[in-house]
Amino acid sequence: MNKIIIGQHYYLNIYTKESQWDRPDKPADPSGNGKADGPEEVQCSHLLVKHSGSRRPSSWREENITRSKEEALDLVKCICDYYKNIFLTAYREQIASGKATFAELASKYSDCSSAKRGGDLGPFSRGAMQKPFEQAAFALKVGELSSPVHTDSGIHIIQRTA
Ligand SMILES: Cn1nc(-c2ccccc2)cc1C(=O)N[C@H](Cc1nc2ccccc2[nH]1)C(=O)O
Repeated sequence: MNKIIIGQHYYLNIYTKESQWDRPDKPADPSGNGKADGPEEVQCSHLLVKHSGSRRPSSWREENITRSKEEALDLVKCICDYYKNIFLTAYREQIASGKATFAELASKYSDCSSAKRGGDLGPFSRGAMQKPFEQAAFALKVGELSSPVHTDSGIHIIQRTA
């Protein structure tokens, strides 16, 4: 916990709203880049596999989802390996063909209604999604794929697209 010293000046970065006792060694960046808490907004696609314990164990693919959480995790890992394998081995062809493999997999296998958009959730800020999903999404670099992420909806693979 920083000590408060009465009468001592501190320095406030008016762009990132961060304060510090030591005199800054360079001018503040007006764009606010380099914020301690990362980007304001990200865009992600995701592939969701629901299970019997999901918040809404039903989807466009299956009216009544009965697979167990363990079966859902196995499925997510299998799709993840399949995607990474295709992505790594056919990387050059994919770039050349512009084929969006993740979007194709999400549109086939995701239990989220965003499947009809290849899993694209659009841009979102913090506070919009369930916490485990938000934390994983904001920790990704653009283009990066998450490990399996568990939320009340089921198990997700997330790809940050912007
Ligand atoms: C958050 N969200 N966006 C869409 C969406 C976005 C674009 C186009 C169509 C649907 C669907 C949803 C949604 O909550 N879907 C739920 C499943 C789900 N739960 C989520 C939790 C976190 C992030 C995405 C998630 N998707 C459902 O279909 O049962």
